[in-house]
Amino acid sequence: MTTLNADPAELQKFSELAHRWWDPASEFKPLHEINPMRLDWIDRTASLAGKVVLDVGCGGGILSEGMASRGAKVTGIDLSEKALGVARLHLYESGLEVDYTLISAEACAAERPAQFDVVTCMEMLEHVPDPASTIAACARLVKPGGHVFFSTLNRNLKSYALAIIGAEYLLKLLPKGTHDYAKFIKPSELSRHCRNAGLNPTELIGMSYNPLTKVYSLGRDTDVNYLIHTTRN
Ligand SMILES: C[S@@+](CC[C@H](N)C(=O)[O-])C[C@H]1O[C@@H](n2cnc3c(N)ncnc32)[C@H](O)[C@@H]1O
Repeated sequence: MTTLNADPAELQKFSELAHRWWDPASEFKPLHEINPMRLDWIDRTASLAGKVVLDVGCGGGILSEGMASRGAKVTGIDLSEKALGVARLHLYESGLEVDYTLISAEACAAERPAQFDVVTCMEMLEHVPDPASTIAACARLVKPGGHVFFSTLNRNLKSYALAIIGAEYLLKLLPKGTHDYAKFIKPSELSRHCRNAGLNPTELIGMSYNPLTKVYSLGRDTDVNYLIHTTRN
């Protein structure tokens, strides 16, 4: 029997907050604020209209719904039943269609290998015990030539200072304990896991927050938050 690549404490954390997922002033404010930007980037890169897309670690469905609104046929998977419940309920409000399923990336890859044109796995790798296993599952899920996108947090003094001390303690953008520094992943490590899984990293892009203007932007600074686009061999 294989063990589930999940940390129950992490899932519990997201489940407890799940009812506030769609409140743009809640703990999920940063996800609401970065969503239009990351959605545009994914759409520009992978042309979402008509694509079959899997959103791994979809939570309450902020990105899943965004991709569905661009014309993609989206499946969202997560291991928090509560987050998926909120995601399903929100479809009544948005009128969009997304198939939400409680399953791990690894189990989904065993059931539906090479079935997706695009796989997204955003802000999730830093919450799992074995990110390489999640990355390998994403690689199995995507069709040859398809696109896989990841976003996560870099690991260095600056990311510790900004993502934990700054965001959780000083600016209070996120609840204390949201992130565990030891689970942050350097772009070089993420790229290596991707290549080992048969994914070619093609673009690495940074995402920064300006505390004065309170605006997020994409750019060259990958020191804290970053996104990576890969294609399947
Ligand atoms: C910060 S939220 C990101 C949600 C969404 N990807 C986004 O960017 O809008 C992290 C999500 O990962 C999920 N998660 C954590 N560990 C997981 C695992 N092992 N398998 C699937 N989902 C997991 C949590 O339940 C939560 O919904």
